[in-house]
Amino acid sequence: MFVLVNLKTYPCDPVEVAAAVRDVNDATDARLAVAPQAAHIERVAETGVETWAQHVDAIEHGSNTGHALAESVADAGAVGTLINHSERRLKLADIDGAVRAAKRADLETIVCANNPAQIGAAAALGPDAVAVEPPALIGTGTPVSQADPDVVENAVEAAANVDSSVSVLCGAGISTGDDVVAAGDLGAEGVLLASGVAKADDPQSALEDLVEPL
Ligand SMILES: O=C(CO)COP(=O)(O)O
Repeated sequence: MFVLVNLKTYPCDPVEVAAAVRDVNDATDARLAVAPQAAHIERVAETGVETWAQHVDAIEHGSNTGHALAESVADAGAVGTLINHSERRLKLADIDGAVRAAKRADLETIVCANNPAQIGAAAALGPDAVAVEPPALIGTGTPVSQADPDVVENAVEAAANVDSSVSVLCGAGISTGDDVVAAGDLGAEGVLLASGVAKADDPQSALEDLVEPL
């Protein structure tokens, strides 16, 4: 399973969490990575952890004030990027452009979507993976894999109907190893999670618990 820890803009120490993700990754068969804010990518990547961006824009070098250029994110040390997270929604044309920009910079891509219908559309854009995250469950501690298993199964089916090479992840409310196992049982190849680690008093022990059954 792939476990991607999204730090959002939580007030955690990104380097401390990154070091914990790195250490737990080294002690498990699961693949762990972290997605810090853009301003923290370089410091996080220096820990040696697999580092992802939370967003890139559908732009090239040029006059794009305030945008996130895929090449700059990659230069800072990211190896992949989320696109269209529920908290950073894009228009369809911009999702398409962001996937192309990320590919141009050799970044792995996960396009997020709210529901299985959107997952099908996202898979058609040719990302490496898609992630279904029902917004109503994000940050609640109620895991999508247990509260709404149909949404995960239907997302897996929707992506497979469009392009069977696109992996499916799920996220929202995931905080325990049982939640991750349940996601895998529903056909997800990984999970996105945030508050369960970024808001934990002890992120390292939260991560250890999370990967323990994997
Ligand atoms: O949005 C998420 C990951 O990208 C999920 O957030 P929570 O794990 O806090 O529900």
